[in-house]
Amino acid sequence: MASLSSLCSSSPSLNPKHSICKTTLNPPRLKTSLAYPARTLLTPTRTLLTPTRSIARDIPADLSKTNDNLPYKPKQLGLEKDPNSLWNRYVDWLYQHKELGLYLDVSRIGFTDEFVSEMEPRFQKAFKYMEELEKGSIANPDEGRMVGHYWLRNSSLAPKPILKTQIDKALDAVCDFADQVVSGKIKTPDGERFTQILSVGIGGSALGPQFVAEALAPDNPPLKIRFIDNTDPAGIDHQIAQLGPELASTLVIVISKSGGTPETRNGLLEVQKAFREAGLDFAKQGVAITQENSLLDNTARIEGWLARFPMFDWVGGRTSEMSAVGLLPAALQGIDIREMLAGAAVMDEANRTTVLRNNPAALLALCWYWASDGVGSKDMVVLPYKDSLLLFSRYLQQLVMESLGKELDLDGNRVNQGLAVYGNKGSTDQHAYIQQLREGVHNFFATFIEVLRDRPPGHDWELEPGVTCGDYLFGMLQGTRSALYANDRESITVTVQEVTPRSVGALIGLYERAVGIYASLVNINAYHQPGKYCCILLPISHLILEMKVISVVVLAWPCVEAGKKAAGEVLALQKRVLAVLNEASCKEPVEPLTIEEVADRCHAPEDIEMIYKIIAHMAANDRALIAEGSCGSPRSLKVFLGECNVDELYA
Ligand SMILES: O=P(O)(O)OC[C@H]1O[C@H](O)[C@H](O)[C@@H](O)[C@@H]1O
Repeated sequence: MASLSSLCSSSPSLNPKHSICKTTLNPPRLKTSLAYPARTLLTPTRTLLTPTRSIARDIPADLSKTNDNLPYKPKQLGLEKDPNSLWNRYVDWLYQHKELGLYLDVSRIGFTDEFVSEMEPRFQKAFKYMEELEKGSIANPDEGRMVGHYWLRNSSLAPKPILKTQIDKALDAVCDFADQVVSGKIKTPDGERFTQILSVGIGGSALGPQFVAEALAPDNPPLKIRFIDNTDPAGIDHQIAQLGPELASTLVIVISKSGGTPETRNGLLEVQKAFREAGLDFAKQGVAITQENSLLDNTARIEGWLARFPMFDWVGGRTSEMSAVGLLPAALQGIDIREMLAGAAVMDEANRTTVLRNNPAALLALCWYWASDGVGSKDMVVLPYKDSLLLFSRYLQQLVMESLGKELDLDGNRVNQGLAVYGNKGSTDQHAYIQQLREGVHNFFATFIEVLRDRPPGHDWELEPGVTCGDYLFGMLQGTRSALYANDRESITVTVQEVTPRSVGALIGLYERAVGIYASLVNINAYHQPGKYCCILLPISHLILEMKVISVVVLAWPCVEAGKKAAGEVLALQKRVLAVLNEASCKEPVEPLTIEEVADRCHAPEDIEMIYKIIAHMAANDRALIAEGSCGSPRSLKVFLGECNVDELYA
């Protein structure tokens, strides 16, 4: 097993011998004589020769109001089908990053030269915007903060020396801690090695680590990772049960930028309970990654957890993979995190050019704009043809949709922007929804992620004469790309040589920048989260009791989106329902109440449906609540509590 110092080394791992040209220009792959793949592969070739067909691309009327200045896009457009012209387009537009071994093919997106010219001023504005962002502009005005995820992989870019010091210090601390855990210098309270990681976090505090673990963790990592990323009790129980006796050698990493996200707090409380029940001291196995002085940070400090790592306020959750959030779990799994950082840094550098054609992130943004009319009229289907990249689409879902899904543009116009992202992996998805992509409603464009290296060198074999398993995967990708295009479905192809820390870092860097540029093209802010702070008063007492924190910042509870606010309101209503039921159940004799009566006594007749649902949920979960009648006929129900809580009555 490699030591952590070597894991954190920065030597490039790409093999220059793995040339894309060899593979892509190798026509014999398609000349298979096998009936099954031959059918799949030959169909598109036939279809490619069909005459060009025009398809309507009407921009919805109501959107034209907010997009008066959209560059001209022909309403009637047929995608180029002539093989020679297509080949020329492919060669003309192919982007290659030699050092990263990364290619971007935008030839199957139908933008015209006129369109590109008209977009040019917008791109120059976007490049300027990104430059200012990297220099430390207040890119998130709602929170009055800078947006500095680019500095994480090149700390010398940080606009102030103190920031550079903080970044370098945090990275050293991550490497050092991971090194000590992996080498066994830091041990469990029983003096054993840590064998497992339980990561507790949600959203940006989970998706990056999940993606990277799936993509890069070795088959036998020094520590295996599992995730609690929800407040689903059964899901939490499952993770804890799977750990079994290994809970004693589990490092629990609690990740939350704000340090107050309810799902994460609940996960923590559940894990702490499991530790208590197993007679284990949680603090000696707990690690917090959060902003300084957050609720979580204070809890970890007061309780003396094993370690704490900073999250910087200028790093957003959805762009935090290259901070301690992503780096610590990765390093503990034996992933070379400095290589990840190097890959992202090299990609960032490539994305700084102001020449559109040479800027891969800008090319992606151009394609997104063209394909979705700059208004999100088409969804982005992400299809990595590599199992280990399965979670890339999920990761991108948050990065893209949280960044671009905005109601207002920068001038305050209501634009309801966004770009929907979904996808799993090829060729698996060909056996699920690709039927619709090819023939059904035309509401998407695709992004293929291709990995040239099928297996580590020396491990391949031919399962049929001249054909490997990886040739099939390759054929499925190319066949699907051609088949979609033949039906006027546009696609982008991103190609990497191998799935390595460097290429994964580069992919993350590529999409982070594409999102920033696209946001500028459509005049929205990718980095804020309007309505992030709203108040949830409900869990105060619970919080104080459970987290042993004396004063809490509950008035600034980050509710992040309306769903969380609504959840708080539901829980508050549940408390009122319980109080009303308790009062009725303490009477002699007990007074069963109809749902209407409960709603009236809660002074919330308008919430009667929610009250019914609260009661049905509690009844299904052994909550000392007795319901007579049938839940299927809500009006027939009469409810009371199995026991009277006198203390509660006079509280
Ligand atoms: O890291 P946390 O503060 O716990 O936030 C976790 C997640 O919460 C919300 O859902 C935000 O929309 C995400 O951007 C964030 O990543």
